[in-house]
Amino acid sequence: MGDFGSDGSSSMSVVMYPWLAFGHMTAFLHLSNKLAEKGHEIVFLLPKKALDQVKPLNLYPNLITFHTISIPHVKGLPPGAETNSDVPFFLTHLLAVAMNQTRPEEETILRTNKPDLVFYDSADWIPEIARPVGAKTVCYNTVSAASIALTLVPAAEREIIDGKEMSAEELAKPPLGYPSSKVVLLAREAKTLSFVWRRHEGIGSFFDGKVTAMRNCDAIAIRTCRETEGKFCDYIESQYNRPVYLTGPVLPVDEPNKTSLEPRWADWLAKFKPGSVVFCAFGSQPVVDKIDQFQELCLGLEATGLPFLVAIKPPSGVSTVEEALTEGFQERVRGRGVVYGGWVQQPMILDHPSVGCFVSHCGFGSTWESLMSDCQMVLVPQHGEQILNARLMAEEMEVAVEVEREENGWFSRRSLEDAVKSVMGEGSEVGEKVRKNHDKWRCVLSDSGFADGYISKFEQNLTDLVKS
Ligand SMILES: O=c1ccn([C@@H]2O[C@H](COP(=O)(O)OP(=O)(O)O[C@H]3OC[C@@H](O)[C@H](O)[C@H]3O)[C@@H](O)[C@H]2O)c(=O)[nH]1
Ligand SMILES: [O-]c1cc(O)cc2[o+]c(-c3ccc(O)cc3)c(O[C@@H]3O[C@H](CO)[C@@H](O)[C@H](O)[C@H]3O)cc12
Repeated sequence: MGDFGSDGSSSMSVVMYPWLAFGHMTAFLHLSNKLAEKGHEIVFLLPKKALDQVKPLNLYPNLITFHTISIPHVKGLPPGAETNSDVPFFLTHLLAVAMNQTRPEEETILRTNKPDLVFYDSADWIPEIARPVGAKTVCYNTVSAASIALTLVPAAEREIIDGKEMSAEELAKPPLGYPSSKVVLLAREAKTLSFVWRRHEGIGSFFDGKVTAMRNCDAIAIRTCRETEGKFCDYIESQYNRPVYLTGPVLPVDEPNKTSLEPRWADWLAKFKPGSVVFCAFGSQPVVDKIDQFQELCLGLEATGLPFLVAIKPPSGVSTVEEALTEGFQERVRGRGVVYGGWVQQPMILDHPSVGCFVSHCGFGSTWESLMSDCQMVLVPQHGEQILNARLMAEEMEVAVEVEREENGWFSRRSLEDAVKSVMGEGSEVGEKVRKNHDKWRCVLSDSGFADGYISKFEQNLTDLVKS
């Protein structure tokens, strides 16, 4: 068991193995930084391909060591696929199969390192291999407590008859005792949840995996805070009868010697008035897969008349974002609008004085980053979990505006234009309301001591767990 307690040192040794998606790896690494700041040692497991992108986020290279894992090829996956970004959504279960095949390598790592704690979210077999080496396990959830409470608790179990798809109404039904009437899905939105209970050969369903992961761990951890999601956390605790530890937002702090924003974006943004640019980003995975919706998004931003920067993966069927743009678009917006298919430094862009509005897909990482920023927020969630994050921000906290959708679930360029104008337009009542509420929340969340208080309590929880 590391040197925890044995020589009076309170340093813990931790192994982290997050789900193979950048949103998850990034969130696990931010938490690793917080634990390393307190002197704990972390071995961080990740696929080779992710290393270059994740490495710069390591603020404690002396305490956080990366260990690359070979992700085997599984029939049906694109050649060389190692992360969720390489895999279309409907093949995600095959990436989970590939991750399961890394179990022997993990076993060797745990036997060699003998950690005090192992953090994981997806690899539900971690408790089975951690227990024999005396390690305690923490199932760390980087998504909202609301999205777990709605679908991934024992009470949300559904009976699937002969593999028949459930109706949208059935999918939308919250489990007994679910604590909110606002953070819910409409029937048509709940269709995106059908993957949760769908069974796949060899690995069962996403629901089975998550419930096993949370049932078998020693403690459940969630990247959230009581102030925003207390009632959902209490519900999860009562469902699993496991302690639920909260880490708070876990965002990277500004380091005095941090790298600066790439000059291409810093120079471009500097051309515009303070608070005038609309920044739009949709996370690390290709989420807008329909080319028409991709085009509506770009055309809607054009129609606002405001300067804009979009960082987004290309939709299905094309390999670059440029190919997906409508004819004449680039010429019309030249000088005030950019659509970029690569990786940008999102937190730094949100921090830039010229940026005044963030159009987001509501990934939970982006949700925290936008709450901490002083940008107005427009929400364009793409699937179940992101829609719930959007409801939390728009309906419960009233800090953002969600784009309106038609009956078929699609948004139009007009509805996006309206949503952006409603938060950016001078004298807009809605804009004033969300700005005021957002300011209040930002004050609470960014108060010195708020995030640190969560991390200190979390560290104490871990210490007690390891000693127990
Ligand atoms: O170009 C980019 C894109 C993204 N990012 C960063 O990457 C992270 C993306 O994480 P998000 O959680 O917002 O979104 P992702 O879509 O990547 O995550 C995934 O896991 C978390 C879930 O809540 C999301 O629904 C799921 O899609 C953010 O920290 C963001 O700042 C960049 O720095 N640059
Ligand atoms: O779409 C989702 C709807 C919902 O109600 C809950 C979740 O939960 C999670 C989740 C992820 C990690 C955890 O530790 C707990 C819960 C979801 O994860 C996303 O699933 C996608 C499909 O497998 C995957 O592509 C993405 O990387 C995950 O973030 C989704 C929902």
